[in-house]
Amino acid sequence: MSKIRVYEYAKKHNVSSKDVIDKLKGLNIEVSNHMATIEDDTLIKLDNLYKKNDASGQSKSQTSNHQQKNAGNKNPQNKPQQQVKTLGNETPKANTTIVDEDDKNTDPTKVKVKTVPKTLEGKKHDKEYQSKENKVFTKPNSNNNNNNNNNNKNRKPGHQNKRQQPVQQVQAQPQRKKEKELPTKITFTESLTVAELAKKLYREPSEIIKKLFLLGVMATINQSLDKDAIELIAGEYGVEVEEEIKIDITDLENYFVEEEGANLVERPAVVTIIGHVDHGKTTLLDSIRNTKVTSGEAGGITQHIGAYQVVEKDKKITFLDTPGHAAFTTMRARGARITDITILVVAADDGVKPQTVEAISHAKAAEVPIIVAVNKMDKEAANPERVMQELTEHGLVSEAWGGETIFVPISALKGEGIDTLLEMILLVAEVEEYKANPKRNAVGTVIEAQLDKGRGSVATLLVQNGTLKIGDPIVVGNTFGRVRAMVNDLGRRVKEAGPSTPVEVTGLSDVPQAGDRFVVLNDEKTARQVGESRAQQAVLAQRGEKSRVTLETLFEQMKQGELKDLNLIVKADVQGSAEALGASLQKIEVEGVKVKIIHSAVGAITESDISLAAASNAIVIGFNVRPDVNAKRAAEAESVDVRLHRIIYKVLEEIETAMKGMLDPEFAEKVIGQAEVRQTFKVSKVGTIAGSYVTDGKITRNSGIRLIRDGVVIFEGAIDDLKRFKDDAKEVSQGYECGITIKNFNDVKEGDIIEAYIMEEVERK
Ligand SMILES: Nc1nc2c(ncn2[C@@H]2O[C@H](COP(=O)(O)OP(=O)(O)OP(=O)(O)O)[C@@H](O)[C@H]2O)c(=O)[nH]1
Repeated sequence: MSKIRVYEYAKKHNVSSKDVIDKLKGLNIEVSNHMATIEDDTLIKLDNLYKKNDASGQSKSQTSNHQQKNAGNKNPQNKPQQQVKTLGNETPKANTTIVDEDDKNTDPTKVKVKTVPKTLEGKKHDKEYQSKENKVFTKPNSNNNNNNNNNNKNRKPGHQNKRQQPVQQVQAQPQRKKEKELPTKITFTESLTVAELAKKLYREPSEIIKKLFLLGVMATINQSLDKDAIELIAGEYGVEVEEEIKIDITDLENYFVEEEGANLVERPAVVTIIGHVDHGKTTLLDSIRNTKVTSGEAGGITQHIGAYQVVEKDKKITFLDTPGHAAFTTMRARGARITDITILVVAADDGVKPQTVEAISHAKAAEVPIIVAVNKMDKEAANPERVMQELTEHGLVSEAWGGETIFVPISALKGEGIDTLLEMILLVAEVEEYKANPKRNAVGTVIEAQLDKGRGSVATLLVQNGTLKIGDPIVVGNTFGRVRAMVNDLGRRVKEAGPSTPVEVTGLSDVPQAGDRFVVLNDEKTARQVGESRAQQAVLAQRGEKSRVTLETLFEQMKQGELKDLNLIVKADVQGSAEALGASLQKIEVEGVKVKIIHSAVGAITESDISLAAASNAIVIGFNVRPDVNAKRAAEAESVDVRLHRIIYKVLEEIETAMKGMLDPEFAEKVIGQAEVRQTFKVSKVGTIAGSYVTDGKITRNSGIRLIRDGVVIFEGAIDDLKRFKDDAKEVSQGYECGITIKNFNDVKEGDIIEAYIMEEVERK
């Protein structure tokens, strides 16, 4: 009667389904896929094949198992049918029948056929169902053994203990026929609910719940399953699982992926100059630029765009023209890693100063290699030895002294030592092998940006990977646009900018901030979408930072001197009440705070009232009017406090009380119901489930509970899980049964009383 399927067989023998299919082919038996069933005579042939292959003898025991199964199925006493009968309140339907066989039940007498009613209504049925479930769970091993002993003398002893093994399914042909074939593969992102997984597997959710239950996991239809659980269940069906990682397209970080491969080519090093005030950072930057840029690129008019490139020995080096480690650190704080090498300038006549030390710490934190430029060597007081000595204390030991830090003596003013410094930069670059892929869409960082009267938003971008082209749809920080024009550091218009190149671009819809990331996207529509959504997120985040005034926080803010005016928006049903209310509110006198009505009008509370309130940190008072749907939603999103009243003096009282700081809500306990524990079930991972009967009132999911035994409160806490059969229940009323698990408490006993209560806010007198 029951046939084993290819994948089940494969699983039993710990081989792949493909292997089994191949073997079957070898026996001249064509099967379509892993779901195909294996005929009895074929099974014996297969068993023989695997017996030969399997020296461990495991296959042997499997063989005998199959044989038992077949024998059992011929047995007129066979249990499955009996059990269908005992559960037979309903006629078994194909889609409501679960046929289970755990590993023990390679013995046919252990095969369970159970009908799970679609709607679990009716108390009588309930009990039966619950107790059956319980039986499955606590089915003792010994029982199992007895049956085994009857049928199976050569069964391996270790076999019975394979309880942890996934439960196998035996297919009861008549019931299974209607089921859709299993998919070969399912995909998911993050997680799936039981219902979603069931749908993907073309199976009933109850079947999935059942499987989880047998694996020791209590789940409801809407419960989310994590990757492990999904894989476990899919594995049960022999279905492959693939997790799809969802990428948030608005997170620009996701575009900054490091790549490997043939497209990577060498790119110029990006260098930042740091050091103490007046040690010569600007002079050095100018010196490098003047000696290298103008000489190399005749005719170019240097443009200060925040960064520039020089050529040394046919290789480019990019310098960030923003001296001072503050800029460097700001960028880093904004998550931008743009510097490859840092030049620490130390004046030879002045030595290590506080800002030198600070600069070292920043460079080290950024894990950027440091080259020390010992400047002002032309000065008489220059003492490079001292600089070297002092830097040793900060972990920068010169190569001359056996360390690893490159020291270059220079005079930025006289342009001496600049070539050596540049050579050293190239040397470090060579060792570090900075690479990028010029063939991809450009990504990078904003070096600086401003609003230009004639050109609009102007931003200097450092391309860090890819090539930026005119016309590229681009998202920059929280703004977006299309690259209209690009100008390089020599003031020349360019059409393209490759890796490590700084360019000034126009065409953005707004001015980004230094340190913002930019990414080029494939089309303008997406760029707009990402840009706008980022702008919106930024606005929300910014608003979130400023906490809103609510009546509860009012006093706190007043105490901290944060609030001088209490801004109110008054909406009322008629002009008269709006005016009267406004006038009365303004008369409230509380020290240190003044009521200010910023808007007063007739009509329902609208979305624009809420945005006004949000922008001016106001509380909205509705007098005989209510917020419309959009306003409600907006108020929630913006956390705007909306107070609705029908009596003027109540409004005044509330505002005054709040202003006086007495608006702590008062709560009182209210008992809402009682349940009697009639049966307890211990479930691993879940704890003890108290099978209870609600004797009075109701038990709600979020109520507090007291466990009373012989009139004594044993435990006080909260409900962890409230279930009506297998489903989560919000509340269960008098006269109904339910399963209750208590948070952090498992010592529930039959006869215990569970008292449920809620905390109710009470009106102040
Ligand atoms: N003699 C001599 N003076 C130099 C040298 N380098 C810079 N100076 C002078 O030192 C002073 C400060 O130089 P800057 O380049 O402005 O120093 P900085 O580190 O950029 O200073 P801040 O921008 O204030 O942080 C200026 O008067 C320079 O002319 C040098 O190599 N030799």
